[in-house]
Amino acid sequence: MLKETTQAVIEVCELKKAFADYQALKGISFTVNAGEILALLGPNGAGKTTTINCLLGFLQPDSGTVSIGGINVQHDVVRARQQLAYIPEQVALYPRLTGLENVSYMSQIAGISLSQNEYRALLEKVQLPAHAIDKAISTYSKGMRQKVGIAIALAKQATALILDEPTSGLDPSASYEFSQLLGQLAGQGVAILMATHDLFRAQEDAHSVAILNQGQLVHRLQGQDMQDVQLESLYLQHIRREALC
Ligand SMILES: Nc1ncnc2c1ncn2[C@@H]1O[C@H](COP(=O)(O)OP(=O)(O)OP(=O)(O)O)[C@@H](O)[C@H]1O
Repeated sequence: MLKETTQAVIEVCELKKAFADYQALKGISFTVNAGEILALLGPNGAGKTTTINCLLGFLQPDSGTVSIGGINVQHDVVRARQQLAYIPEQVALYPRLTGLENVSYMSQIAGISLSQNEYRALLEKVQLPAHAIDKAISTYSKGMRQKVGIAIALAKQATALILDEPTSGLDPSASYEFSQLLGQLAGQGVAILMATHDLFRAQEDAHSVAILNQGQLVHRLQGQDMQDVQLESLYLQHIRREALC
């Protein structure tokens, strides 16, 4: 269940972005509230990663605004990023360092200073197998690296979490475990934006859905409507309709 709150943490307003003469985003708007998991869906090239890159401050919008926790990313990218954790499809970690050393080092870079025991407790909380905590990341599976990414987000006490294709390449049980962790984070009030092609996990885990196609937000679904919908047929209906236009 989505926590009863309407506090927008991630805000995208009339966002436009072009690459040369190709309009990748044509003025999209949506918000993600505290405690909400929003699944950003859309076919290849729809503009999901471009949206995320604008939110992370890696790309400058041509017009419109993006903000995290009320901070306009273009105006103050450092403060905006302090509130944010990002888990890309391949979590970038130091392969020779252990899981524990990675969480500790990445947190320190973000200005967080916890004890080794506290970092260890975070890795235990995300259910990284105990035998792996002190092993090099190069020996980890993708699901284990994802868990380290979540532990870093917990250490940062991020209010917003952005994920790009988090479950791609995970086996069904790793995918389920990961979605449980996302549910726990949302339960603690974190606003979660997840770009994904995984319609099954979106249907199971998300409180709301935004479907992007060719740089436009073609459908937004939230609240009770989420429970009543068959997401795959809704998705296909929208994508096919756009293809025919
Ligand atoms: N740096 C770039 N230069 C030129 N075109 C780009 C650039 N980045 C993205 N694009 C184009 O913008 C459009 C949107 O790309 P984007 O990566 O945001 O899509 P996506 O929805 O994330 O797709 P996928 O599901 O394949 O990851 C695509 O047509 C892509 O080719």
